[in-house]
Amino acid sequence: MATVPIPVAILTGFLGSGKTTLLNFLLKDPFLSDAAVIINEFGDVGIDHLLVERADENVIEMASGCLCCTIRGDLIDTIHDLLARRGRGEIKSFNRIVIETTGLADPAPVLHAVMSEPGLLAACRLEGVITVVDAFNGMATLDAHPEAVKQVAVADRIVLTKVDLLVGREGEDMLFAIIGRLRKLNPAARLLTTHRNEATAERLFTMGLFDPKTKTADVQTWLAAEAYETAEKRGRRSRRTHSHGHDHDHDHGHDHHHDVSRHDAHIRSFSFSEANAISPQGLELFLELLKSYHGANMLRMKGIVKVSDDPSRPVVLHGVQHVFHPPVRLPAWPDKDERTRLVFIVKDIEKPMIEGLFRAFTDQITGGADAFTDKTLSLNR
Ligand SMILES: Nc1nc2c(ncn2[C@@H]2O[C@H](COP(=O)(O)OP(=O)(O)OP(=O)(O)O)[C@@H](O)[C@H]2O)c(=O)[nH]1
Repeated sequence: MATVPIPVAILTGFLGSGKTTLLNFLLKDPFLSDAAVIINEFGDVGIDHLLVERADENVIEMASGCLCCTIRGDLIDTIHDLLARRGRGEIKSFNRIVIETTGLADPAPVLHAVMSEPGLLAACRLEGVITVVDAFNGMATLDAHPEAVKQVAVADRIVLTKVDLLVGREGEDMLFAIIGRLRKLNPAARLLTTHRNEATAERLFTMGLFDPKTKTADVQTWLAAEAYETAEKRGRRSRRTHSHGHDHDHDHGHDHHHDVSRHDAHIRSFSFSEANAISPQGLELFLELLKSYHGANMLRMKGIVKVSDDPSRPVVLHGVQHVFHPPVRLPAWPDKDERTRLVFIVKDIEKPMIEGLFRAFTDQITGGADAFTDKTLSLNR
């Protein structure tokens, strides 16, 4: 019997940004009534010493309904265990897993666990990343902590908390400044605030490739390629303005470049499209080169690719650093645009390098490889 993979969402955000507050709010929503929750935190103690002292303490909580349990072990063991107990009917069945990461965590290893652990691949698929940002302290946090920048860069959804603390003209300026900065770091992530309960479970958790309402691939929303294009244009305009001797990037009058820290300056986002198909071997090689040369600096990559062995059934790619979700073959192109579209958020990598690498393969139509068999592409069916 074919099993439907369970979507796994990662809730991340810096220490004290408001993850638990948001989670408590979200778990009251019937949309998440059948969610299992893994809370990976170190407790309400001081910041600096706790990671080392209590790094092996994982509190795992099934917060939906009445069940509550604490299990030791790493994330993979925990998910395996949850799935096994669900299979045996020992716990209330769940249709989604939400993992709240610790505030200091680099989210990449958590994503990798879900995306590449062989034992989990058949059972789970990464739904996406929700990153919580404190609107009041966010600027300072992003300035001081590269992990916080990375949390924003890998997000599919960004939730701004503590907007209620931003009052008056100064508060408004702070809000515009943080929004401008988040948009620059990650132009495609949908940005919601907890103010007036805007960040509902449904808005946050419908971020995967497949639209749960229509059950079809919602690639346009998922890729949000046009957001990258707009950001690129804005970046080019800004660089031109700077080269003419002005010292501000006036994006709606609020995006002042002195707000941007040295961490952000290394992060860029871009997209490109290509009408020619790539051969299966070419794609495989492109991904290998991408992983081995740029893996650590490729924060997030998504794409829909025309492959020459079956150009009418595109392949969906999804990567975080050097780890890629197994490619998924769609039954058909989800919209009229039948070109390869790739989007990237990277650190210290220039667009021409990646684009040139990809285009180097698009002329090679050799075909015949079985790199993307139905077995490896069956994940999201
Ligand atoms: N004013 C205000 N306070 C908030 C809001 N969201 C969270 N807080 C407060 O911020 C503090 C930290 O919130 P938590 O939800 O514990 O944050 P967290 O990200 O889970 O924190 P860690 O687990 O330590 O990483 C608490 O005192 C919350 O009450 C908000 O929107 N407005």
